[in-house]
Parts: sequence; structure tokens; C-alpha cells
Amino acid sequence: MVSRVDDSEEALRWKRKFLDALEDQERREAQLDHRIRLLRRGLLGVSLAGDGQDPVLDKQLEELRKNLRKDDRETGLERLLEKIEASVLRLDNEKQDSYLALKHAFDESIKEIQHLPMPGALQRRIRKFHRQMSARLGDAQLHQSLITQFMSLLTEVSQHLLAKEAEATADHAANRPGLFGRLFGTESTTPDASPVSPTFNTSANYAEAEAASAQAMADPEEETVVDDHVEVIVEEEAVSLEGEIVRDASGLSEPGFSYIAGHVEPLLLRILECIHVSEASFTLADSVRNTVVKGLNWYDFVAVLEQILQLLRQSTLDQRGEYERFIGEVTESLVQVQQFVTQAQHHNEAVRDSEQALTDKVSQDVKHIAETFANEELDIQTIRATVQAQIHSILSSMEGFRSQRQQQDESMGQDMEELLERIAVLEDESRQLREHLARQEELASTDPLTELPNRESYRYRIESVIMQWQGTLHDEHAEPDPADPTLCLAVIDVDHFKRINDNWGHLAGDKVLKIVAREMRTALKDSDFLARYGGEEFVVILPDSRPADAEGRLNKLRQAIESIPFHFKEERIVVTVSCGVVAMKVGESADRLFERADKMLYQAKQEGRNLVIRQR
Ligand SMILES: Nc1nc2c(ncn2[C@@H]2O[C@H](COP(=O)(O)OP(=O)(O)OP(=O)(O)O)[C@@H](O)[C@H]2O)c(=O)[nH]1
Repeated sequence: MVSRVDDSEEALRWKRKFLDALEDQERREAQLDHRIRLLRRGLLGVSLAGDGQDPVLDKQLEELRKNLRKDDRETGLERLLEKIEASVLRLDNEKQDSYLALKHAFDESIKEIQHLPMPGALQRRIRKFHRQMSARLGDAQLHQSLITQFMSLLTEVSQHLLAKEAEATADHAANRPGLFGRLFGTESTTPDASPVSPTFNTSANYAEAEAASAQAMADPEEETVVDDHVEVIVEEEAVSLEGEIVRDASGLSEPGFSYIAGHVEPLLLRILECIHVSEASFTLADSVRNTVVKGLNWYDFVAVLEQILQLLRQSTLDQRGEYERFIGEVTESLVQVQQFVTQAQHHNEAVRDSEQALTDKVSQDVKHIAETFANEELDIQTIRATVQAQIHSILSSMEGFRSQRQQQDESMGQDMEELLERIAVLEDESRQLREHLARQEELASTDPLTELPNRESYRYRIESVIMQWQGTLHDEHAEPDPADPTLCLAVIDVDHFKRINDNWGHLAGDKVLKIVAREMRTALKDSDFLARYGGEEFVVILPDSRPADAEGRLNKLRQAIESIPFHFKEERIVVTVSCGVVAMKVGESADRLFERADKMLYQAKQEGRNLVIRQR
């Protein structure tokens, strides 16, 4: 009898042990499920964070990574994730507000601009821009290119109005009502405007511009019809400015520009608000803002557009640093999540192994009890039946446990697969972001007009060239012999460039810059680094050159430019450049080196222009 009681207790003990193990297992699985849910939300937070940089969110993400390392603190993790979700939501709302404001500014300006008299092709391009704008505004990364594109359209609209206004003034001179008078019912306000030179057939030129626009219409991708027109003539050896925008005496353009100024100024201010301005660009951004607030005239407008482009380029460079940091963070988070998932998988396998071991052991023990009971002489049928029922119950619990376990395993495996897929998507996103950055970097370092490296690119290059040069010095304190090859720098400026703009308009001025830049590139050695420093000013780094050789090379360049056969109608137009050149001094900074070259350039201008002056 005693033995029977003991046996039944033993069986109960085993059953309890089993149920405990089952409960423990369920608890662990619930814990794992919970963690996976938390990780999902965490990943969502990290991926959304990619759309905006925010210091609060940055901090929270850092904390998230810390907590992810300690996997036994879900409660803290959960609270943190709630905070992250709130930040992401806030950023999303802010972005939405900024998106709406920018869209409103674009919509309003475009509405106003569409009321202006413009050639059909230009109107169509503005409409096309407007149509594409809404979809592209949704992507914050496209804002800069949208703004740049819009500003270039704006410049064309202004150029067109100037041409119209010049035409109107010519009409006025011929006692007909002025264009603005005809268009807006008011008289032209430029009674003192200088008469248009009789050698310029303005309406013929305008007709040509219209024809060019019509050609652009036929090919929607064509943006620079006037360019191509001139290019053809360049191939024929004579560089003609014919067919370019008509005479642009400053007084003439004012009424035309002031008409659109009221519409573009709010947009420029809005654009300035949207640009991410770094500390280094604060002063420039402030001065641009003040200029716009004070009210623009045509010349300010051109300069302001250029400065805004400069701010945009600088902003791209600054953001590059931030994006790189962000990519680093996302990658780090991904690595941690991946490690966590691998750990969870290992843990799962280990749990499954121990479960199997437990099952084997219990089966063996139960079998042993059954055998013992079966061989007991005192055993009666009842005892056998009871024991067998217990064994049956234990075995069926085990079976139930195993099938439940299998189901959970399958669903957990599915969850993990989804998680890994999500990670792969995030990795792909970060790769795309990296490629986007590389493209932006290329755009940011090239001047779009001349396709030469721009000022930022020059700054970057000169610093590294100076470092290299210092490395080649045998004695860090002694100046190198001027007869030896060394590092030289030249600053080049187109002479009387304002006159070109004033006489033939900005488009012709742009064309001259483009051709002059090309000629300069051809005249220099491949190892010389030529960049557009700004406006009509260029800079050349001549590494490993004897100062006298550098001077000789620059003189050849100067002569080559002087010989470019620019023409306006039958008239030959000579474009010249002045240049200052210096050799690098020991311990000198890039700024000081440039200053000295610039001083030599100033001297060349003073001494009559079309000169190269070397500091000896
Ligand atoms: N078309 C065009 N004009 C530009 C560009 N950048 C600057 N300018 C103009 O270049 C002119 C430079 O004029 P100034 O600085 O007075 O110099 P300059 O007439 O060349 O006279 P010197 O340098 O003294 O020989 C200004 O009228 C600017 O508006 C550009 O990209 N395109």
C-alpha cells in the first residue's frame, strides 16, 4: 500500500514538473514575441528617422541602441520607443507644414508668373514644372533640385521680360505706346532710357528667340536653344553673339523687373527659409535675405540667384556630413538588430534541444515506472490501470506540448523572416542614400554654366595641394629656389565683362564665359587645376611649375582668349582677360596665397588689362 501511494506521488511530481516546464516555455516564448514586436516598432522608428534630422530624436536613437544591447530591459525599451514614436510623429507634422508652405509659395508664384506675357514654349515648361512639382515636393531630397530648376525658369522669364521691355522702349521711341503701357494699361516709366543702338534689330532678335523657343517646344528636353544656336556658329570658326538677347541698358529693364519682383520676392524669402543654412553660411544667408527684403532690382536679382545657388551648394555639402552620420547610425542599428535576431534563433534552437532532452528523459522514466509496476507481484489490476492512465495522460500532455511548440516555432520563424526582410530593405535604402550623396557631391562641386570645378571644389583642392607641396620641401623653413618647379597660383578675370552684359545681355555674357572657360581649359596643362571662382573670375592651381613657366603658360592662355573670333553681326568683338600669378611661400595659408595672386590681378587691371603679372 505504501508503495502504491509513493508511486502515485512520483507520477504527480513528474506531471507537475512537466506542466512547470510547459509554463516556463510559454513565458519565454511570450517574452520573445514581445521583443520582436518591440524591435519592429524600433525599426520603424529608425527608418522614419531617416527623413529628418532632429537632435531630440538623435538622442533617443542613441539610447535605443544602448537598450537594445541589454535585452532584459523591455520595460525601459518600451517607454523609449513610445518617446521615439512621438518624436517621429512630431517631425512628420513639421515636415508636412513645411511642405505645405513651400507648395503654397510655389503655387502662388507660378500663378502670378503665368499671367505674364511669355512665349508658348516657356509657358508650357512652367506648366510642366508645376505639374511635376507636387509629386516631387513630397520627397525632401528633391527640394533643392526643384528650387534650382524653378530659379532657372525664373531667370528665363526675367530675361524674356527684359527683351520685351527693350522692344517696348524702342516702340516708345518711335512714338508708339510702350509694352507695359499696352499690356498693363500704364505708360512705360523709362523716359530717360538710352535709345537702343540702331545696329541691333531688336524685333528680329526677338523673333529669333521666339523661333528658338518654338524649337524647344518641339523637343521638351531641350533647355538651351540659344546655346545651341551659338555653338553651331562656333563650329564655323566665328563666335557670333547674334540672335542673343537684345541690348540691356540698365534703366530699360527696371519696369519689367519691378513687375515680377513683387511676385518673386516672397518666393525667394520662402526658399531661403527652406535652405538648411550652416553656421559658416549664416552671414551670406542674412545678407541675401536683407537684399531681398529691401527690394530687388535686376542686377541684385541676378546676384541674389547666384548667392542662393551658392547657399544651396554649401547646404548640400553640410548635409552630406549629416547624411553620412545618419547612414552610420542606421547601419549600426541594423548590425545590432541582426545580432539580436541571430541570438534569438540560437536561443530558440537551444530551447528546442533541451525540450527534446526533457521529453526523452521523461519518456524513459515513465517507461521505467511502468516496467516496475508491471513486474510488481503485489500489483493488482486497479493499480495497473491507474498507473497506465497516468502514463497515458503524461504521454498525451507531451504530445500536445510538442505540437503546440511546433506551431509556435513556425510562426516565430515567419516573424523572423519578415524582420530580416525589413532589414534588407533598410540596407537597400541606406545604399541608395549613399549613391544619392555621391551624385549630389558631384553636382555640388561643378559650376553648371562652364562645367568647370566650382569655388568649393577649388577650396578643397588647394588645401590638399598645399599639404602635398609642404611634404615635398627639403627644408621646411627655406623658400624654394624660384628656378625650381614649385606650386603656383593664378587668378584670372575677364576684362570689362559688365560691358558685355550691358551691350549684349546676360545670355550673351553667359555664352562668353562658357567659351572663355573652354579655351582656358584647352590652353592649360592637364595637371593644372582650373576652377570658376565666381562671376567672371577664375582660378588656376599650377602644381610643380617654375614660376616663369607658369607665367608663360598663362600668357599663351591670355593670347588664345584674345584671338577667339567673337562677332556681333559684322563687328569683331575682342574679349580679353587679366591675370595675376604667384608662387607659394613657405608656411603660407591658401587664403593668403590667393590674396597675393588677386593683388597681382588688380595690378594687371590697373596697368591697362589684357596682361599677366607675376609677383617676383
Ligand atoms: N552674364 C553673366 N554675368 C555675370 C555673371 N557673374 C557675374 N556677372 C556680371 O559680371 C559683371 C562684373 O563686373 P565688374 O565686377 O564691374 O567687372 P568688369 O566689368 O569685368 O570690369 P573689370 O573687372 O574692372 O575689367 C557684373 O555686371 C556681374 O553682374 C554670370 O554668370 N553671367
